Amino acid sequence: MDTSTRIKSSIETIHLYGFAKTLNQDKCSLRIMNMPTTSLQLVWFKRDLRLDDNPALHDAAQHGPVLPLFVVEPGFWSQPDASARHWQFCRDSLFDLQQALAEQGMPLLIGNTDIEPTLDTLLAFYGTFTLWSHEETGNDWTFQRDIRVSAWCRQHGITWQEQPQNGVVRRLRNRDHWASHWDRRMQAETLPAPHLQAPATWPTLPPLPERPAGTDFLPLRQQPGGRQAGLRCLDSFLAQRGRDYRFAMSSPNTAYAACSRLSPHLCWGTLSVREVYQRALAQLEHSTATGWTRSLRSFISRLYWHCHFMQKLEDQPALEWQPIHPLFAELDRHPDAEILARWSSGHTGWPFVDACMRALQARGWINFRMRAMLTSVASYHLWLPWQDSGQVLARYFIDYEPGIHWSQIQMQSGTTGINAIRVYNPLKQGLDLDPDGRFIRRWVPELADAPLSALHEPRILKVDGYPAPMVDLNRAARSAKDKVAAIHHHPRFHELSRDVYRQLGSRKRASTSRKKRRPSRTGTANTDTHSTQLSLWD
Ligand SMILES: Cc1cc2nc3c(=O)[nH]c(=O)nc-3n(C[C@H](O)[C@H](O)[C@H](O)COP(=O)(O)OP(=O)(O)OC[C@H]3O[C@@H](n4cnc5c(N)ncnc54)[C@H](O)[C@@H]3O)c2cc1C
Repeated sequence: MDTSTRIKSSIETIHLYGFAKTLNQDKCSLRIMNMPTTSLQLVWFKRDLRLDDNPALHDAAQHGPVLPLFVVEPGFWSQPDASARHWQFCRDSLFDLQQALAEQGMPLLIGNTDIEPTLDTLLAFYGTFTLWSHEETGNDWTFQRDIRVSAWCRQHGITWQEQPQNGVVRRLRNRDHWASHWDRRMQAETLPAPHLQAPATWPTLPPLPERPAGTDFLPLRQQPGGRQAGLRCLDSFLAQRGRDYRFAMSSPNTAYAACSRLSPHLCWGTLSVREVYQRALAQLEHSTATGWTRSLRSFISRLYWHCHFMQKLEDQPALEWQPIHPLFAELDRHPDAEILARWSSGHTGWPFVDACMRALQARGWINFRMRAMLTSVASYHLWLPWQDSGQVLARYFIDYEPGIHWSQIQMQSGTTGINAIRVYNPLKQGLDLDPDGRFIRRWVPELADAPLSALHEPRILKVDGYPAPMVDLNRAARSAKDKVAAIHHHPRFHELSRDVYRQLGSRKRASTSRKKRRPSRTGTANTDTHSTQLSLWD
């Protein structure tokens, strides 16, 4: 809904309730509370753990008393891609949301079973309600669950209102006009936290659990969750940390501070993409320092990518397990538990790879370039199935976002058919990004006293307790490239690639201006080196 329609609909709602538009908020709330015919608006929070700029909550509040609900679904949390670090972030965010709601005298109902029994309980209690949520682009589990919820709603005569919450467009025909949809959504006004009215009564449900039922998750303190933490993160990035973002994002020595670190907040919706975009754009419009301008432009294009990649999963849910380009199903990558275990525990014998993996394990985050390198090593040099390595990384990343994750994993594993093949040489990456070996020594303590030259040349590195390289890098890379190239020479390769591009390929870069831009003819005209990379990638 655009802003004018939203305002119109809220005025209609007020008229429907028989209020004069000039009534102040408190009187208005009082009238809503006393209206016996107003039915309950059940707001099911999923990946939108905030009150501000939350279209589902905002619109629900226009229709009557609101009951906020979050369900800690055991089935979801026992999926192989779920982990304690995701739960910790989610739990922090729920506490924060609970507090924000409490300030308005509102509860946050927590369900600890699957959603359908929770809905059954609420239906028995209230007789009827309208269900509100955002449109979720999640993994296959949430996709199937939403299909079931939709059937449940039909069976019980319940209306389920799902609202978009980012740039992802549901039931999109093709990608041709997607960028202008994105611009429109991002440039619409953000919505204030609504004034909420609780129902007269609600059922007692258990408090927020220590851990989801059926899991053995232990608390793992890493990046804190919650909207307040998200706002602090955004403020510090825009005030200071982001100045050198464009140049400092590539090395793990600098990226932890220079990248925004907003990804888990966008993933759990403690901040909306639109509010982050608008804050960055406002800063860009007032910024004259060249460093800042370039950094902010790069950052804004990544917010566009966020939705661009999620849109791929929205349009092709099977990409979580099936190669995007069907011919890559023929590659003979096979599972190997021992190789996977050495890669995922940081014992490959390539110091820079091991340092990145161990840093990721400890912190729950690593920068884009290193994610790409870790994936490239697993998929090319170690020839592991991308589904296996992708699942390990999904559990390690606090910011695991299925749409971005699986699209990126496939891209870095060469299975999309529309992106240039990039086989990272981890020794060169180490030399370029950690020339003095600081990062390696920090995260691979066995190598603290090893000579610098050996840190970047594992063939001459001999340290007790540290393994020799798992394979010969050059030979493994060559073999992998040959196998991928053979698929590229298949007679149907280009025809099938065109289909992939039509459905999933990017047409245009992100707008960094409030003015409407004409779509570029080539769709890739961007001077930002990282964005140029994206034009290859997507
Ligand atoms: C193999 C692989 C897996 C990845 N898995 C995830 C994932 O599960 N969740 C996730 O959020 N990102 C993922 N990324 C993308 C990217 O690495 C992270 O978004 C980024 O590192 C998050 O840090 P930040 O918030 O500081 O990002 P910033 O650089 O500050 O960017 C701001 C925001 O833009 C978005 N963004 C940035 N880079 C990308 C990108 N390349 N593609 C799509 N969106 C982007 C993110 O939402 C990010 O929070 C993956 C990348 C690779 C190569």
